[in-house]
Amino acid sequence: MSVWAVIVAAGQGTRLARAGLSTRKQFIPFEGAPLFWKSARTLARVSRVKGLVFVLPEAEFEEYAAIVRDLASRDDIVLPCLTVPGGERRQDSVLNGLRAIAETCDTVLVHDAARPFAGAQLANRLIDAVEQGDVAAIPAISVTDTIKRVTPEGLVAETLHRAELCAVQTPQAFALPTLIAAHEFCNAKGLDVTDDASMIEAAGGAVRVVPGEETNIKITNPEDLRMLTDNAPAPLPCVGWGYDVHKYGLGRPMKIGGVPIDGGPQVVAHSDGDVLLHALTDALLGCLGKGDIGQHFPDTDKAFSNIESAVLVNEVLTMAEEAELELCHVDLTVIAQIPKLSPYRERIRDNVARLLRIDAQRVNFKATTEEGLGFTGEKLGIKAVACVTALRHG
Ligand SMILES: Nc1ccn([C@@H]2O[C@H](COP(=O)(O)OP(=O)(O)OP(=O)(O)O)[C@@H](O)[C@H]2O)c(=O)n1
Ligand SMILES: C[C@](O)(CO)[C@H](O)COP(=O)(O)O
Repeated sequence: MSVWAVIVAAGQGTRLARAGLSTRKQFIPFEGAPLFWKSARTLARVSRVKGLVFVLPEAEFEEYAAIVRDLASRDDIVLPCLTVPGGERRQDSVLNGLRAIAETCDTVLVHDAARPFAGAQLANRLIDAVEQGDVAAIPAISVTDTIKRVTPEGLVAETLHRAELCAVQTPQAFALPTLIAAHEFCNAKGLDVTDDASMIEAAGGAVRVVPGEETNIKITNPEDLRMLTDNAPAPLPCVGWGYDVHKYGLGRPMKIGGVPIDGGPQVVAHSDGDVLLHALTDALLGCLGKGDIGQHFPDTDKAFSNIESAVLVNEVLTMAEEAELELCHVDLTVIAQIPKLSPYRERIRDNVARLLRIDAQRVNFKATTEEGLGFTGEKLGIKAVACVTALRHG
């Protein structure tokens, strides 16, 4: 069995356009990409899906095809991704997608780009049904309203028997040759349908129904847009840890957290030697997953000779902003036998908070000795550790 998925994204979104939305709904930004891409990410995770076809608006086809190529490479999607132009009606768009893979596979999932929340498990249930011999399988959920057939004059013609009714969704899975034949049959008869299973029904085939997902709504009307914000992913909590050491010796006047320490020993350094801001910079880079201070600001580069460490912190903060990292809390410790840092505690905390542009309540500063042990105990140098907690929104 070889399965591909066709994602139809060539609609006009007229119902939302009427309500004032200027972007077609399938291209609204969502989780850092156009909305249709959410379905691509989900279907690419289904191991039995071997390729994706995107059906895109004909008028701007080249532009959207380039976007698909770009997103696929950015997300490292290794599946083949084909792009084809859509047609006038949904069924025309689907058929264009099916024809593009007619020679490539035997089973297809047809999915609306306007249903971004369909899950990978649902796709698997549908593929299972076709694997077990059904020519068509669709997801459905029970209807909770009473459904009536109404005449053009606005009178009830009939109340339908609710226990027999269900609302159907996509993806819908099919034996590909059967679906193409059903499309051709319906087109020859001039039938307009709203889903692909209807084609199989019209051509006399059986359609298996599997449980759908309540959350798998189709973004259709303005109220549905709220689902996009309600379903925004929770930010990712992360922790970064940093550590730095400087030797005492002829070099730079001591600064801790950007605060000059009067009468403190000088430190040997390429930069200004602010051990605390270096540990902090490494902790920020840790949250970002972007290596360490030496990679970004090498001590062999003249540009960083005697550079103020606050500048380095600021550069990493810019990277943090780009990655939508929200700082939560910073815990800092300096380990040194000399100098005594308690008189500077508040100034250091306040200056670090200022540099990080966060409230001073979210910064904690501590200083300790190592009881005369080791290189700090022997007053040969100083070390600092920093722990940053943050939320990644990007
Ligand atoms: N000619 C068309 C019409 C629809 N679709 C796609 O089919 C799915 C379901 O259609 P619908 O929700 O009706 O989207 P639109 O047709 O864009 O919406 P509207 O009816 O409000 O214009 C959507 O992903 C839509 O992009 C398509 O590819 N080609
Ligand atoms: C295919 C579908 O999503 C199943 O519910 C639906 O029929 C699409 O209908 P639309 O008129 O294109 O919105």
